[in-house]
Amino acid sequence: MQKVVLMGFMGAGKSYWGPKLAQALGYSFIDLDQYIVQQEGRSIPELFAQKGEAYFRAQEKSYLLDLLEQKAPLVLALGGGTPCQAGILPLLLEQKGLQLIFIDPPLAVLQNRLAQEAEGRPLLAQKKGPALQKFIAQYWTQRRPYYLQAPYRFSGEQLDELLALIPRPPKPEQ
Ligand SMILES: Nc1ncnc2c1ncn2[C@@H]1O[C@H](COP(=O)(O)OP(=O)(O)O)[C@@H](O)[C@H]1O
Ligand SMILES: O=C(O)C1=C[C@@H](OP(=O)(O)O)[C@@H](O)[C@H](O)C1
Ligand SMILES: [Mg+2]
Repeated sequence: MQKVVLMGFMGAGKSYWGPKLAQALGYSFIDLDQYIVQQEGRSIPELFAQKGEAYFRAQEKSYLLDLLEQKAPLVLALGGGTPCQAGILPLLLEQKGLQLIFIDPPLAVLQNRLAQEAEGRPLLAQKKGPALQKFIAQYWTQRRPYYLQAPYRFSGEQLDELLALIPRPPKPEQ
């Protein structure tokens, strides 16, 4: 397996688990959002505010395609909306040597986390309280059919559970 790609809703833990998984596997780690920020020289909220969501989505797709060309072993954390863009899921599902994992904590966990962290996420930034919770629940329901297409699902609880999803060659006998 040369690439492990993590997807799931905002707050699912893609950026949280990615580095831990990469370290355990001895792979490099790239967070697609951080990569976009580095390449574009602006934060995600700045990109949305100054260039618009359509620009962000175009760049997100283009940088993802570049990263999928890399040959070295890689753990890649997507943004929550990445696999919901036209044409991206089929690419991820078809690429040889790529393990696609859906991180799927309960909705209530996502709502709690995102209530604390709506600020850095432009889709949520202006919303608060019950309106925020309702928006998250609606968006989550809309996006779930995309995420459920991943061949593997991780509850988001234990590194061992995540590691068990990654096929690895057996250790040579001593
Ligand atoms: N299993 C977990 N245990 C504790 N905190 C977590 C866990 N998964 C994610 N978090 C925390 O939840 C927040 C959202 O996680 P993050 O990785 O940024 O989500 P994503 O990248 O999927 O949007 C972060 O503060 C992160 O540290
Ligand atoms: O769900 C989305 O559309 C987005 C999720 C964010 O990433 P996280 O899922 O890491 O928060 C980031 O890409 C951007 O704010 C848009
Ligand atoms: Mg993230």
